[in-house]
Amino acid sequence: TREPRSSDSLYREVGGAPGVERLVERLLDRVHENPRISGLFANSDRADLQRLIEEQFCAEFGGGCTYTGRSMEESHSGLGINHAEFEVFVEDLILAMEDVGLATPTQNRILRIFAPMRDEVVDR
Ligand code: HEM
Repeated sequence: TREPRSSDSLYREVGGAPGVERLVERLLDRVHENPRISGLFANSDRADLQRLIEEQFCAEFGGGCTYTGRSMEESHSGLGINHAEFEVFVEDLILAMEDVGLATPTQNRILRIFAPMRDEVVDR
């Protein structure tokens, strides 16, 4: 668990709560439609995932939310996600950030937050 960010500038760049909601919606649309990783989501509840990822993004972007989900290691360890699948997920995140019109510097700030979580998410 990480300290909440002290500045809310990234949260504002993303458009606050409605911006985070749209971003997560596009991300989940894209991963569910992507045959390279959609199978991994077959047994997950989309509404739960939307709520938990929104909460995590809000917390990470400095929006002041508290993430109440499981750790990245705990929630992904049973899934057997490999490096290639992680990269595909990141590509879908980038496409989702494009979809909602985030500027490149904002996208890069977000990627720098999530890239270090790779080792917690990847199993093999
Ligand atoms: C840094 C990258 C990632 C972040 C920030 C992230 C975030 C999250 C969060 C917040 C949850 C909910 C945790 C909980 O259930 O308590 C979750 C669950 C899940 N994630 Fe990720 N995730 C990442 C990478 C991936 C990748 C690469 C995949 C597959 C390609 C993936 C597939 C899933 C699935 C299927 C679940 C649901 C597990 C379940 O229902 O038990 N995630 N993720």
